[in-house]
Order: sequence, then structure tokens, then C-alpha cells
Amino acid sequence: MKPIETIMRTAPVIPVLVIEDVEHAVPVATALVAGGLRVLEVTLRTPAGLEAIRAMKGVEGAIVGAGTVTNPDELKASIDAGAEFIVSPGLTPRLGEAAIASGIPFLPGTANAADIMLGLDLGLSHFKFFPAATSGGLPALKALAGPFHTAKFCPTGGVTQASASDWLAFDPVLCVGGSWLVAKGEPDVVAIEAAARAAATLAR
Ligand SMILES: O=C(O)C(=O)C[C@H](O)[C@H](O)COP(=O)(O)O
Repeated sequence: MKPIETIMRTAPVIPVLVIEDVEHAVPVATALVAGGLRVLEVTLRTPAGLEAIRAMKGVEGAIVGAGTVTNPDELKASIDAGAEFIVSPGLTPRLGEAAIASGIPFLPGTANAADIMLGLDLGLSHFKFFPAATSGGLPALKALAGPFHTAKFCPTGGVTQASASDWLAFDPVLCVGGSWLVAKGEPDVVAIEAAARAAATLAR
């Protein structure tokens, strides 16, 4: 199994995390792992992102990756911060080639046939489907998975606890991603752990 597939099969949901304050990183990660979600995607949308990756790596059981990686410089900064996998919202040849050369597990965003064909050309087979809900939802992914029947997906963007099971019931979907597990602001670790527990028990 490819390393990215192992990561995608670790839990049914990858929490997409927007960490505003690095002090939140460890409590959020600890609550998510305690609830059963070990694979954590820390977005580089905030200045605290890279520092949060470094901090979360100290949480036992956590597999910490970087999200919102859009170019080779951000890829390098994420790897230097200790990211164990890389997620991007889209796919460019420059980013794809750099990620493959680095050897790090890589989950690039795709929204249509051309994106998937670029990924396949680069030798990739595992993709984020983003933004999942507004790119046509499950019917669109089912249509794309016809011609691209070897590709595996992590739908992200507009996925919720309520809609996750529909996505997960579709065979090429190995996991889903979403930001619903952690509300903005001061982390409520009890609520985060409960949300993680509900997500971790979703059937695939
Ligand atoms: O920041 C990134 O790298 C992204 O690609 C976007 C996120 O994965 C989605 O925005 C999460 O979507 P929601 O669960 O609907 O909030």
C-alpha cells in the first residue's frame, strides 16, 4: 500500500484545522486523537500554521500534515516543520513534481477530469476532491470515478458529519476531510473530543 493510502485509511475523517493561536495546537490535537482521529491536517492559512505542526508532533499518536500547500516554498517549509504528509487545494506541475521529488505522502486537490489527468501523468493516484460539495457533490465524483477507476479520493469542502457517510459509502472514497470538528476561538476540548468520536465511528 502506498504511504498516502495508509494515511487515508487510518481514520474515516481528516480534520482540517485552522489554528489561530499556537497555544491551541496541543489541546486541539490531543482532543482529536483521544476521540480517535489521528490524522490531522493543519492548514497554512494562518501564521501559526507551521508552528502548530511543530507543536502537534509532540502529541502521541498524532499523524500531522500540512494543508493549503500551494507551491514548492510552502512544501519545503512544511517538511522543515515536520509535516508527515502534504495536502493542497489544487495541483500544479511545479508543486506536484516538487512533492514527488521530496518523497512525502501527497494528497493534491482535484475538481475535474483535467486535474486528475495531470495527477495521473505525474504518477499520482490518490487525490483530494475539492471543493467537494460545490464541485457537483457525490454525483460528480461518481461520474469522474468512471473513467478514472483506479483513483482514490478524500472529498473535502462542504462535507459535514451528516453527509460524510454518503461519501464514505462510495468505494473510491477512503476518507473525507472537514473543518467541522473544531469551532473557531478558544478550543472546547470536550466538544472536540465528542465530535472526533462521532466522526471516528463513521462506517466506510
Ligand atoms: O485550506 C485548504 O487547504 C483547503 O483546501 C480547504 C479546506 O480543506 C476546506 O476549506 C475545508 O472545507 P470545510 O470543511 O467546508 O471548511
